[in-house]
Amino acid sequence: MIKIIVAGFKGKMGSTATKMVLDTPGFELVGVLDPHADESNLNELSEYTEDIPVFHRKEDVLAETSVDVWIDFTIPEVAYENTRFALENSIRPVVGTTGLDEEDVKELQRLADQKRIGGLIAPNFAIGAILMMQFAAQAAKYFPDVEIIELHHDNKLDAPSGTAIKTAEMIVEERGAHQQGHPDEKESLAGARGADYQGMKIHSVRLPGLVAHQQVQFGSTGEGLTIRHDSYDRSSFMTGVALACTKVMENEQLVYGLENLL
Ligand SMILES: NC(=O)C1=CN([C@@H]2O[C@H](COP(=O)(O)OP(=O)(O)OC[C@H]3O[C@@H](n4cnc5c(N)ncnc54)[C@H](OP(=O)(O)O)[C@@H]3O)[C@@H](O)[C@H]2O)C=CC1
Ligand SMILES: O=C(O)C1=N[C@H](C(=O)O)C[C@H](O)C1
Repeated sequence: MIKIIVAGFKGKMGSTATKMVLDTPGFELVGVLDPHADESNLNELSEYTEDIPVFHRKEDVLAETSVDVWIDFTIPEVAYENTRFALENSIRPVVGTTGLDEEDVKELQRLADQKRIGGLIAPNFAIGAILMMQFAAQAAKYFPDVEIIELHHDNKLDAPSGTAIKTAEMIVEERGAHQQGHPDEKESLAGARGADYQGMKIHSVRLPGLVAHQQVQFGSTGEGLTIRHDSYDRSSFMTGVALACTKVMENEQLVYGLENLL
């Protein structure tokens, strides 16, 4: 049995992950964490019958039980400290929380190397999103002019999305930095052209009704190519989360991107 804790269990992703862990043979949910939760047991919530402790401080996780995997769907401000804590205590992190910067990821990877603990930081767990990023990187070899439009629900805290940043990084690996648009273009309204990543523009849309969507739009002489992925439901991420919980048990590195475990 792989013993798992879910941090952020009351959130949209954390609650979906909690149910996935409870429903997956070979996984054992040994606790859930949220410092603001009123409950001390999961079964105090109407949607659960299982007797699972609710932790309010991450340190209590260690005192009460042994844990193999730490699933994290919290908020950008706490994900770094949570992941560090997991690694320091030989718990394998599976982090979906976005908003960690490049230096945070590198720092955590160094710590994982020292501790020889495997784990994953994945901006997106949906298999279709991984393919979208890989197809986009492939297309960028032939279509260097590209803009990313990511569209999310209006409760999202970070912009641009972790997926958009990862997509841009993968595109730049293929095509390098590249000036796009007119060299003398001017914004008459600040932000009109979006964020800039090595010459590539990233646009973030936030609207009620959306879940998680991204369009990678390429343009070239007389033709265009659009690669789009849509998560209509948060269940789209769960195959990837479940796979990661199993795979991190076998590796000794903290990898960035689910594609590294597929
Ligand atoms: N990698 C992927 O595939 C995906 C990643 N995400 C990312 O996952 C993260 C969560 O998204 P989502 O579920 O929509 O957000 P929610 O706001 O619904 O959930 C976040 C939860 O984290 C809780 N929380 C806050 N601080 C702590 C803490 N110190 N310890 C434990 N829990 C804490 C919050 O509780 P409270 O409200 O009580 O403060 C809240 O319940 C985001 O960063 C998002 O970008 C989302 C979808 C897919
Ligand atoms: O906040 C979300 O909802 C999502 N966040 C991740 C991101 O920032 O890329 C993954 C997915 O897009 C949903």
